[in-house]
Amino acid sequence: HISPFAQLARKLVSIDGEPIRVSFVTAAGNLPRVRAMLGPAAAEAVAVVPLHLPRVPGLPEGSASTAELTASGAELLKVALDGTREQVAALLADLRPDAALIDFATPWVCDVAVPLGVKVLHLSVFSAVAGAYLAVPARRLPTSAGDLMSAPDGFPESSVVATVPAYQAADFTYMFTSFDGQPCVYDRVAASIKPCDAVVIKSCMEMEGRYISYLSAQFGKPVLVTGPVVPEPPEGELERRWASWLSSFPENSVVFASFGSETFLPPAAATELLLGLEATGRPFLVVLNFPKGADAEAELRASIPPGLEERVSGRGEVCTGWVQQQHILRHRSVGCYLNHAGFSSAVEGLVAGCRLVFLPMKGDQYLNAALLARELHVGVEVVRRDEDGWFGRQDVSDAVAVAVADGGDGDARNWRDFFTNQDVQNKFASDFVRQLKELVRPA
Ligand SMILES: C[C@@H]1O[C@H](OP(=O)(O)OP(=O)(O)OC[C@H]2O[C@@H](n3ccc(=O)[nH]c3=O)[C@H](O)[C@@H]2O)[C@H](O)[C@H](O)[C@H]1O
Repeated sequence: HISPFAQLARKLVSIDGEPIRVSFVTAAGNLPRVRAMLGPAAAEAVAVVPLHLPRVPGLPEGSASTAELTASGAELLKVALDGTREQVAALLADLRPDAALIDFATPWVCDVAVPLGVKVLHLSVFSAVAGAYLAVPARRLPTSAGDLMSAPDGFPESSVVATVPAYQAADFTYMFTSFDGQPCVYDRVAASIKPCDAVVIKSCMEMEGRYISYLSAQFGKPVLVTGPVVPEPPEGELERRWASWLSSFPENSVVFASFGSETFLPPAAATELLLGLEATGRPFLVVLNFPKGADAEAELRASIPPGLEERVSGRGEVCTGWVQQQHILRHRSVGCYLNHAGFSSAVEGLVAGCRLVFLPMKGDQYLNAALLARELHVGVEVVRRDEDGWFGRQDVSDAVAVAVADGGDGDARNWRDFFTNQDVQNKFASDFVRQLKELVRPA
């Protein structure tokens, strides 16, 4: 969640006109990561303020982000954040900002900000369609997997996600599950939005207009849009290993597959993916990652089907760890990007000119994939079995074949032009700032 906040901070400090002062408040251990995401120019302009998390039994000392924690550790991190309330109150009293933009895990910021006259906005890190399906008041509790198969009351008619298959609904139950008596994610989101003055979404009416309007009606408050986050061209160069490997293939021939920062394929799914890519006959580069604490190299070996490496030697590579995703996507040999439908990854692939194939693995990714493939027509979903989400190698190779076929880019070209149009992006930024100013200092 750091990345969308850092992207918005960058946008706010780089806008022409009356300067906006931004303080980025986060757990102390995140400071290097936040500064890196802000980039050199914005890191100068934005004050990055550390919060000192209290000790919570079971939470490793120095923990700051879910990226380095197990699933239960991530729950404890929320408890630790709750313990920073006094620090946040003191900070707000000192800084007296016009507005505080908050994430879902700290709904109590409203309690301390409102008495100080500080407007509070909930910045959603999710797409509007995901928020609309899962997080609105009409999604009445208690919620079972069966309830979650259909959209909440009043949901935009004829939406492609009016219903979802059972395996997706089963995954959504996480949002409604309380761990150790702590509020569940839905409760925290609802508690965070309810007292806020507005919701902020990093999307736009052109892409998600009806979901944005539904969110606004459901919460009874304005939804401000920042515009979709479009990546800036990456700095530096692609490392030699991948640059020279990719350069050995014809233009647009390679399929690149990766699944963002926190999405892991179970071994059986990884096996089908790899066999499916083998069956495409194309060169491919796959990045597989594994949960914290796992022996990544051992897990990687276990995911690769016997004999595959010999059969695809020279044209198929499987690796683990962090890669220069944007550089790879922009390499002339890479023509197809199979991904988890994380919004940033999908937009990066689209802007780089890749055909997109979606293999979402959890939560919002399912809804993003449906929106991108079936409403915006910018990619193809891998066909899955409704009950358990199983997919086979043939489903993977079929999806790639459809995506790379002549005419398989659907409306991608139009959306790419829209995303990369600087005038459009500038207007999103200036409209957002204008609305923010109107909210904090009404005429
Ligand atoms: C709200 C959360 O967003 C998440 O996004 P996640 O980080 O997985 O993926 P992206 O939005 O694609 O973002 C990932 C970002 O990391 C970059 N990157 C990633 C891996 C790598 O090896 N190298 C890179 O440069 C990539 O270029 C992109 O900018 C998920 O949807 C999740 O379900 C949702 O809760």
